[in-house]
Amino acid sequence: MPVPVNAFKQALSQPGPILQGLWVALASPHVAELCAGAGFDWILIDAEHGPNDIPLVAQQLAVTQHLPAQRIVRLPAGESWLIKQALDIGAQTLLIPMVDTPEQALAAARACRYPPDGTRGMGAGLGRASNFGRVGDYVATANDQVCLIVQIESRLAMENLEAIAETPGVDALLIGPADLAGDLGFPGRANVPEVYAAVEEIFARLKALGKPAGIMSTDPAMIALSSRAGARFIATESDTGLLARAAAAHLSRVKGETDDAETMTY
Ligand SMILES: O=C(O)C(=O)C[C@H](O)[C@@H](O)CO
Repeated sequence: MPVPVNAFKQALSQPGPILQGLWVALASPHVAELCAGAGFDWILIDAEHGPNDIPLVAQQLAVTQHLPAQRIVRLPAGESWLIKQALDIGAQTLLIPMVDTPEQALAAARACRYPPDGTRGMGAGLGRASNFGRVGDYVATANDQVCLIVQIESRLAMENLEAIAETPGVDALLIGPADLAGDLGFPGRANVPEVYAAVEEIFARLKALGKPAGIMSTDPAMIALSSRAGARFIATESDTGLLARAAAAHLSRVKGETDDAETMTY
C-alpha cells in the first residue's frame, strides 16, 4: 500500500483558484480541528512562532486527518533532525523559514527525502507517517509525496531567489512579508511601498520560473497585490488573530449594550 497522495502538492502542480489558508498557532488540537473544519484549503500548523512541539504537532495532524483541509507544518528551522521528526509523525508538506541561500534550500530538500534523493533517516516504521509500519512500501513511495516550501523573507533570499527556487527538491516558496520588511529596513511596517514592491518583484520572478508561490498576510492591500501578482496559495488570517479580534469586538458590543440597557437577554 503506497503512502497517501499529497493533495496540496498535487494542487500546486495544476492551475486553479488561489488556495486559501489559515495560520494555526495556538498549539491546540481542538483549535486545529475547529479551524481545519471551517472550509480552508489548507492550514499551517506553526511550530516556528507557535508554542508547538512534535507531540502537539502530531496530535494536530491526527485530529485533522479526516478533514479536507491540507496540512502544512512550519518548523522552527531547516534542521535535518527537525525535518526527520516532522515527516515521521506524518507531515507531508513542510514550510522551512528563513531560507536565504540555495545551499540551505538543498540541505532542507535532501533532509526531506530518502536515499538516493536525500539523507532522510530510516525510522518512519515507528511513526504515524507509515501508519506505524502498516504502509509496507512507505520508503519506496514517500519521497514523491513530500512537498517542501521554503520561506523567502530577506534581502539575501531575494538576491538568490532563482537559485533557491530552482534547487532540486524545492516545490514551492512562501513570502514572509513581516521578516522581509524587517530585513529591508522597515521592521514592523510590511505595509510600506518598498515592501509591496519587493513582494510584487518576488512573485513576478517566480511566475517567470513557473514556480508556485504563496504568502501569509492579513493586510488587505498585500493580499490584493499578491492575488493579482499570481499567488497560488495565501494565508490571510491566524487562529490567534481571529480569536483576539472577535473577543475584543464582542466585549465592546456587550459593554455598549449593557451600558445602555438595564439587563442583557440572550
Ligand atoms: O515574516 C512573515 O511575515 C512570516 O513568516 C509570517 C509571520 O510568521 C506571521 O505573519 C504569521 O502570523
